[in-house]
Amino acid sequence: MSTGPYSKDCKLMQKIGWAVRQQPVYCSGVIPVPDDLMLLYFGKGESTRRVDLGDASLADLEALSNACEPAAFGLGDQTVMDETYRKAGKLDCDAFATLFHPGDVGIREIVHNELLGGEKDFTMELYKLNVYGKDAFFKPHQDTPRSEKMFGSLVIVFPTAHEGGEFVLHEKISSRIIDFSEILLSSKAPVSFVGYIAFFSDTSHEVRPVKSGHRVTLTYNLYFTDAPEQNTKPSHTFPSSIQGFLTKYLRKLTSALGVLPNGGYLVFGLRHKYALKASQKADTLREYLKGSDDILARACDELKLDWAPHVYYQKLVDNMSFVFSDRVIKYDYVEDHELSGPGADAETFVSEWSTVSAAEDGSLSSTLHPRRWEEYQRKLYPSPSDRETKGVLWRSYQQHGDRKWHGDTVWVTGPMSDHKIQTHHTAYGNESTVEYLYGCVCLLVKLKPSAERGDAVAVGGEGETVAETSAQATTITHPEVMVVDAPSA
Ligand SMILES: O=C(O)CCC(=O)C(=O)O
Ligand SMILES: [Fe+2]
Repeated sequence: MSTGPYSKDCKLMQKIGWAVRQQPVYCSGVIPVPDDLMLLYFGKGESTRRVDLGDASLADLEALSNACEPAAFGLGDQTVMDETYRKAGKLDCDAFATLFHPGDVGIREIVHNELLGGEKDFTMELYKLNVYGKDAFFKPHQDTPRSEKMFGSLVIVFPTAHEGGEFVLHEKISSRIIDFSEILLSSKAPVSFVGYIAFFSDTSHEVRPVKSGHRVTLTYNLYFTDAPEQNTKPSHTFPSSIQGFLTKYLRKLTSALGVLPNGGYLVFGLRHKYALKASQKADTLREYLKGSDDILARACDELKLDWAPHVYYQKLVDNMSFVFSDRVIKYDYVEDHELSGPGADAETFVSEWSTVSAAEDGSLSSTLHPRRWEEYQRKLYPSPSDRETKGVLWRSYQQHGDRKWHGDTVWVTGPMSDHKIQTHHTAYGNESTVEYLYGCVCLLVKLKPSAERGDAVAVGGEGETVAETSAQATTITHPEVMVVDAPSA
C-alpha cells in the first residue's frame, strides 16, 4: 500500500470529513416545567376553555382536538391539504394562549450550547400548536425556512396520554427515533415534564402515526439574531472538541507540500441547506452558517485562512461544465454577447459565455462559447492561473481536452446536503419561464502555492482515537448535485 504524501493527505481529508459529521444536527431531552406554565387557553368568545396539559382529561383533549383546524403543509410555493401526507389538527397562534415559554425552563441554554456550540444568538418564535389524534401523522419533510435567518425548529411535546407518534429525524445514512410517550407519563415526580427536540430545519423529519390518545405539541421557529435577546445571560460557551480536530487537521492539510503545490482552492461541500435567492451573494451566508458548517468556518478563521462560501453549479449550461460562483446566478437570456473580460461578475460571465435559445415548446437549450472566451482570456492573461474571472471559478470538460480548472481545486468534503437553487430564466424577454439551476453551497479556501504558505507546521500529536481512524472516506471527486428543496426566489 502506498504510504506517499498523496495517501497521507487523503487520510487527513477523511479525518476532516469524519470530524464534520460528528457535530449533531439536533438535541433532545425532557425537562421539568412548573405547573402554571402547563395551562393552555383556547377557543373563541364564550367557549374559551382552559386545559392543564400536565394533567389533561380525555374530555379536555377531545375539546382541544375539536377546536383545531386540519393542518396543511407547504409544497413548493403552495400550501396544500393532503391527508395522505399530513394528518393532524392545528391551532394558529391567535387561537390559543399559554404561559409556557421554552426560554423560561432552560431550553434556550440547552439549544444554544448543544446545537450552536454557544456561539450565536437566536430567538424562538412560537409557530403553532398541533394535536395528533389516533392515526394522525406527518410524513418526512423539511421545514420551510421563513427567512434567511431561520436555522432551526423546536418541538415541545406535552405529557398527554398517547401511544405512537414517535418523532423521527432522518440523516443521510441513519435515523433517530425520539419517543416521549412513555417517559413523560411514567414520571413519578410531583412536577410535569415536557419533551423537546431542537434541530436544524433542513434535516428531514417525520411524526409517525399515533396509535391511541392525543399527542399535543408546540412548534417554534428558531432565528439567528444580530443582538442578544433581552434579559438573556450569555450562555457558557463550550470549547468544541470537533473544532479542535478540524483546526488540527486543516493545519496539517494546508501545510502539506503535496496539496495544491501551485496554489488553488480547497473545497468543502457544506452539510446544511441555506435559503438563497436569485443573485444573492453567497458571502451573505457567512453569518448564517449552521452546525458543522459554522464550526468549519471558525476553524478556518482560527487558522487565518482566506475562505468564502460559493455556489457550485454542475449543470450550469450542460452536464459537462463546472462552475463555482460567488453568488446565485441569475441566468437571463441576452441576445448580444459582449465580452466584458476579466473583472466581469458572475452573471455577466455566465450570460456571455453561453447562448440560450428557447424552442417552440418553451424548453431551453444552450450553446457554449468557451473557445471565444478562452481566446480572449489567453490574450490578456497568458498564464492559466491568472484566468480567473471575478467571483467565478470554472472548468469545461468538453473543449479541446481541456480538463483544467482555471484555478486548481481539491474537494475535501463532498456536498453532504442536496440543494436546489431556483433561478429565473427569461426567454425572449416577454415570456418568463422559471428554470432551475442545480447548485450546492461550498466553502472555498484559497491557498497560496505551498512554498509561500509559511511555516504552518502541524501542531498536536498523532494520538488519534480508534473512532477517528475507522472514519469513512468522504472525499468525492465530482459530487452529484441532487435536487430537494426550492427556496422561494
Ligand atoms: O408536531 C411535531 O412533532 C412536529 C411537527 C412538524 O414537523 C412541523 O410542524 O413541521
Ligand atoms: Fe416539521
